[in-house]
Amino acid sequence: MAPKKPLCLPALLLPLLTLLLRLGAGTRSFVVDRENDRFLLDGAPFRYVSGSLHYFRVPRVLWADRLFKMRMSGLNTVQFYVPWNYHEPEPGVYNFNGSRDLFAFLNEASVANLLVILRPGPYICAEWDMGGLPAWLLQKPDIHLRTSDPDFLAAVDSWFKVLLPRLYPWLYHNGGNIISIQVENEYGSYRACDFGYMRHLAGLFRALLGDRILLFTTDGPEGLKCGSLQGLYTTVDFGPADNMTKIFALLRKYEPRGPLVNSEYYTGWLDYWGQNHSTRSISAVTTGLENMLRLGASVNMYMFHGGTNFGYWNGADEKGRFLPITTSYDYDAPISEAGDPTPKLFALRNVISEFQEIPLGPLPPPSPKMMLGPLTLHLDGDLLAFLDFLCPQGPIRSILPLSFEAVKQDRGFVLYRTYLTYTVSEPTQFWVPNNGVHDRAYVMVDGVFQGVLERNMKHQLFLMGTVGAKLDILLENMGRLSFGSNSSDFKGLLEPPILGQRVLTQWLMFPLKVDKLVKWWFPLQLMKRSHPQVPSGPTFYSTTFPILGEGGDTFLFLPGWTKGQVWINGFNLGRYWTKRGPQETLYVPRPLLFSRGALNKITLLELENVPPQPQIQFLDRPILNSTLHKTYIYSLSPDTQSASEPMELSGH
Ligand SMILES: CCCCNC(=S)N1C[C@H](O)[C@@H](O)[C@@H](O)[C@H]1CO
Repeated sequence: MAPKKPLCLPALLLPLLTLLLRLGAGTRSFVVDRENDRFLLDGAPFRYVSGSLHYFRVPRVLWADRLFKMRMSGLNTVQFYVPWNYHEPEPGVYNFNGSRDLFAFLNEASVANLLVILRPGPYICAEWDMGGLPAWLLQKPDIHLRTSDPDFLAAVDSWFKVLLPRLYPWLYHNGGNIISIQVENEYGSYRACDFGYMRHLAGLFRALLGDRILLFTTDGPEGLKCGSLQGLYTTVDFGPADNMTKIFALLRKYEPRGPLVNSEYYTGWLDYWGQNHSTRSISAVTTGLENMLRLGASVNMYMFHGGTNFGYWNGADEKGRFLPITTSYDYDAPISEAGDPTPKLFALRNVISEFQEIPLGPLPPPSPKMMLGPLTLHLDGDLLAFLDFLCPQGPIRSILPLSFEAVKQDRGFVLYRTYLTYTVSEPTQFWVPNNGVHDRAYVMVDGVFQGVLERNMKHQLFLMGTVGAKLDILLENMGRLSFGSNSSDFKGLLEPPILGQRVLTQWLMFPLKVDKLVKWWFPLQLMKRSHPQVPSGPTFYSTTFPILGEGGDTFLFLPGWTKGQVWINGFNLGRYWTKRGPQETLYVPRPLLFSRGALNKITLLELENVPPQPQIQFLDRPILNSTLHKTYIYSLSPDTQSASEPMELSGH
């Protein structure tokens, strides 16, 4: 069914291509039958039972496995987003290679005999960094995201003129497997409510995809007013605890005829660092699905397989305070983060089997799991010792500190450095006005770790230092707001820090290329300049280890470590935050590891405190729901916006 790899076709060839594809594709069609409130596929009644799987959260080598399991669960369709920032890392630079090869994923879906519901945004939410929008948009600080702002629309048009023509051959009526395409994402939940923007997008999609593809919108019930648009099929999203009858009745005000559609039926939910692990009960999820299928609705289950926020790709929400999403996107989904069928999957499969034929045959068993360790890591050196490797082009100078966007660093870390021009001989208040640490700051004086400042959570430290002392602040971007943000989520030191009564000026900014350094196989410990006896603050640790047998999927456990980043064989596994929880292990897919005795390398960048024994283990099961070690409660004191020290309440 899948067409050959599509060429890069200028839109002027569209009519010719359409003719050729129509001749080749015969009478393939996917349409809304408003007379009978249903979809028609090639003229026959059709209801999709779909599941969400995000290719950008699963290593490419595992795509076929996950899609096969979805098909064997009884699904006939897979739904996924296309994150703009995953494919256009810099303006005009495009990446559709490796785990970013969207077209290879489309082909894998076709091989698995799954139709596709595609959601290219431009905004996708999805607990993904900046909701999929590229951070480089913020290099125009006053840009108005998700509106008719000409600067925003120019970037959107440029991106979609690259992406959408490549998708054209993959449309169902052209011989591909894409049956429908979503415009924007829950736009009705965004404050702007800019119909001009939505009309612009609808016009662009029509111009580049033709007039046959079904275009639709998705909104929560409260968002239908601003999120729906004439000419786009209106769908809703809601979870098992919501009132389906009431919501579908509301939907009927926008779509009086045609099939009822829930585009995001939540099978679980997302996790935030520092909050309890989210779950949704099997009984609630299966009851809701059964009731919808009985109504004849088409349903997409969000998520059917969640996967992982590798690297720095997690997004964040703002609920009174900044809440970064965890590395695991297990989502308590029917297929676990490690790709294993769960009891929830079998229960849903039983429900689906009551309404439509499901493939015969068993689901594959859970993948083999591996335990290993404990392994002792050795100290490579503190991060400052590698500054010339981490920032080979040298620092950017400015009187006041510059944001990540201003120094063109999208994610990860920037080091801010200044030198004291006066002596503070007593512990002196050090803070950043207007909650200006975005998002975490690791503070060193002359290389000695002083402590952490955290957005919304920890606003002050007390420092001492002599004139000329080096003040280093490592700023960590914990992921950009992906939902509901009423302003752009700039990162870095957004205000000049204050020490005592003085504003600190004359800053050096070092954008750090940590991933490049870690990928360098040359042993870091041979490169470091300083040999700190007791490492303090951001520090690299590593070791190598063989896997003697075949190995298997495994879960990296970091007992006693605090917070940091992990790489295995140069692959950025994501963030760990053992001290904050609820996630205490990181999923390690078997394909990342070398077996049969070949050496694997693991590198940690620990940002705070190393355990007395710098050891790690690989477990055969995940820990995603550790009761929170501490509930951090900071009260903002009214005078200086500074917070008191944390009251650490034992979570046990
Ligand atoms: C806590 C608010 C989170 C907002 N996101 C919501 S409601 N969701 C709808 C959104 O469309 C989807 O991308 C996901 O982000 C999903 C939650 O997993």
